[in-house]
Amino acid sequence: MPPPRILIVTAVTAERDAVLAGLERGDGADGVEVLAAGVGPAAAAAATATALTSAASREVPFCLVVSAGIAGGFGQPLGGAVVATSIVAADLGADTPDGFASVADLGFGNAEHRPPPALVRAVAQAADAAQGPVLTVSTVTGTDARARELATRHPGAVAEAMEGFGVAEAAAAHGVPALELRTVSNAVGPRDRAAWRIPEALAALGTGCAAMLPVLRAWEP
Ligand SMILES: O=C(O)c1cccc(C(=O)CC[C@H]2O[C@@H](n3cnc4c(=O)[nH]cnc43)[C@H](O)[C@@H]2O)c1
Repeated sequence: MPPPRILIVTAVTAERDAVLAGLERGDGADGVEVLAAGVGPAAAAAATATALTSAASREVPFCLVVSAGIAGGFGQPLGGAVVATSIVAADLGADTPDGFASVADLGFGNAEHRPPPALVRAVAQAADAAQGPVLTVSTVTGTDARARELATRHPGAVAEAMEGFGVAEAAAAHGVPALELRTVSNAVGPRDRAAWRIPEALAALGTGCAAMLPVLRAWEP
């Protein structure tokens, strides 16, 4: 039987190359496609949906989709890994005098996707990753006030990034489970681009994906 096919979606080519390099150092990338979809949830959703549709039409469907890349961490060490217990659309909704109302609060649909909990636990153990909600935002947080607002609204959040919810929406539309694995390049908070540790986070991303892959290959939904 051919190995289950897995789609890994990154935002930029540096992340894709880091994932591929990590997989090559590990068990190899057999049955895995790694895509650089662009930055933000819209680009991520469009590219993921296109890849899923194309694979299904060629009768080589994907059984699992992973949003992978670097991220801002909430209280996480730089270079550390996180796995999403929920993939949350953190700024999709409406501002109101009583605070933010999510699309779910507004009755317009889903504001989060929950990956299979047992798979999340197994991946977190294999990749030595923290677990918790990972927020998808369209604007990188740049102030303490915004960081506190997000952390208060999403207790236990471990990271914010810009693509997970788009990837998960596309996967859900195809009935395919989605995961999010991130490595921390910076702290969520006051903007300090000089403090971002992108090379370290990219190296950790490759290592994390290599550690995750055997778990995904062994997973039976
Ligand atoms: O420095 C900037 O002004 C800036 C504006 C938009 C995007 C960026 C990125 O470099 C983000 C690229 C990529 O990395 C993920 N990421 C990393 N850290 C964070 C964060 O603290 N908050 C949100 N996203 C983050 C994200 O998924 C992007 O794909 C820089």
